[in-house]
Amino acid sequence: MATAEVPMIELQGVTKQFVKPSGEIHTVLRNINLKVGKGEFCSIVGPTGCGKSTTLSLIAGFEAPTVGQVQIQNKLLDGINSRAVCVFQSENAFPWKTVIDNVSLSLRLKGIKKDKAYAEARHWIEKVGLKGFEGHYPHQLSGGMRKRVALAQCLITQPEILLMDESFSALDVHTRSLMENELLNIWEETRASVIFITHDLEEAIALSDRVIVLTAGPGATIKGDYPIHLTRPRNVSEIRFEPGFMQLHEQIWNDLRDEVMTSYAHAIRA
Ligand SMILES: Nc1ncnc2c1ncn2[C@@H]1O[C@H](COP(=O)(O)OP(=O)(O)OP(=O)(O)O)[C@@H](O)[C@H]1O
Repeated sequence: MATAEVPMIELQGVTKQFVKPSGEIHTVLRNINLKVGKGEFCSIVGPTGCGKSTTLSLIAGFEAPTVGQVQIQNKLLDGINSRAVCVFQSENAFPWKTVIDNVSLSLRLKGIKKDKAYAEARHWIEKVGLKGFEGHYPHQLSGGMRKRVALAQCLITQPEILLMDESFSALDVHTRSLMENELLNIWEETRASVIFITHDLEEAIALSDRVIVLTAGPGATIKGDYPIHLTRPRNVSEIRFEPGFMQLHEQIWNDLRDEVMTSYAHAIRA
């Protein structure tokens, strides 16, 4: 992000500790300093268990830092972040409600009249490629379609911050690349700030403006912060064949591989 700009999200000296059932203190993140700009697409990668989801929970306000603070546009985050929504790996549609009722639910809960909420829901259902499925129930949809419902449920709230935790990892490879392209199209229009957690470095590079590499825990820190200057708009299936893509992949993987090996060594010692 440009230095003069007010960051949408800022982690200032954030350390996060949990108390284990044994009473021992487990430091997950140590002294994380991170700024994410308005409309920036930022991915976080790192070895399993290093603290990626914890970082997302801190930005969502589900957890508070043990040391340091999270700021949203220069304001201290204290409690749930009302400017953010989370898209998790699991789906959050109610099985007894149709697609349109699930997607319009958050507006209905805010007291918006059914006609207006339905009109808005139809707009987002079409945007995520589900036009014609408004009256279907979740069990009548494929996994990829349910993921689209989850995305529409989040987007209808027009969040300024979209927090995505391995959101596409359960999808087959074709559906996944369709969803990635649709996410990029929607992001180009809405310009939300996105924090995208993934285990897949190729996915991180294909989607993002920046890729952050976390070290192996405990006490994970930021090891690398890589700007991704690939052209936009992007097609995720094609961008992977650009020479710049391969160079970035090699560079970031060099950093990430060492951390994955460290994490693996910890795991087999434990
Ligand atoms: N509420 C909690 N209480 C205690 N420990 C926790 C809690 N949440 C997370 N942890 C621990 O913090 C560490 C980091 O977990 P986290 O889920 O953030 O990692 P991750 O990088 O997202 O993992 P993965 O890649 O496997 O999804 C783990 O050791 C986990 O057990």
